[in-house]
Amino acid sequence: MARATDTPDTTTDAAVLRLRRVSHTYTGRRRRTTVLKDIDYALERGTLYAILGPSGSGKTTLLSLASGLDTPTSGTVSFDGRDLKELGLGRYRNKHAATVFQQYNLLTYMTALQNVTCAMEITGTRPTSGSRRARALHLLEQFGIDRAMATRNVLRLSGGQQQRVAIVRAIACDVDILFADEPTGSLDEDTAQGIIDTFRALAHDEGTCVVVVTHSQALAARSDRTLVLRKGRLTEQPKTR
Ligand SMILES: Nc1ncnc2c1ncn2[C@@H]1O[C@H](COP(=O)(O)OP(=O)(O)OP(=O)(O)O)[C@@H](O)[C@H]1O
Repeated sequence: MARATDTPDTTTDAAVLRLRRVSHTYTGRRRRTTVLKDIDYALERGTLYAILGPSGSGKTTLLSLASGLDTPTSGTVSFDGRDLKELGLGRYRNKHAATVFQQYNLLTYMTALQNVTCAMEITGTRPTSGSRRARALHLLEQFGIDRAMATRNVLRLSGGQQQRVAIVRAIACDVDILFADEPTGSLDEDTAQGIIDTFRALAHDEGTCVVVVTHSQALAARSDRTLVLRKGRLTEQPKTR
């Protein structure tokens, strides 16, 4: 079973991503800030994780290391038993992981539809039936982005609509792990619940490992496992239900 403790971790077959003794320090001109300290954790397939923690506790930093955007100052991150550095960060990001960024990071010279189909092409995602375009339009529609909005430049959509496009872009891709940094921040309660339902279905029906950074207790309550980052350490919060 995956654990978040200071003791050595144990390998499990279900582990898709493993962090071993991961520490991370930002070095500025005047001082060094150690944000993560000796984190050992194994993330499993088919599981929805919520990561909670006070502002500035290092949640986004942890996500950037786990999603292959950055490498830890010390320790290793491995996907299916292979160190990301050996696998190649670009290859890992393109083929195995999708990320919903806090600032959306949509390609601003494209339409919503192009953002989604472009990500599907990069990850080599082929729908079981129909074209990528048809699949993308269908998913966008499910998240309230109709054809007129889907074919409009993304900068001409509202913040909440852009956030939904960013979510669709990630869920449209056939990947092993989906990371999402505050994915429901700009959304109303009903839409946020719909996103959580989608994440749960991805984990439970498709076997994806879904990792969501959030300040939302409602989202955390519906996750399978809740992790808390505080003072550089990651601990698992027992489920009360
Ligand atoms: N590139 C950087 N250089 C220096 N310090 C950084 C850098 N990125 C983040 N930090 C610092 O690292 C700490 C953790 O930041 P991080 O963004 O990971 O926290 P967070 O838990 O995601 O915060 P929030 O909930 O507010 O989004 C903060 O003190 C932040 O100022």
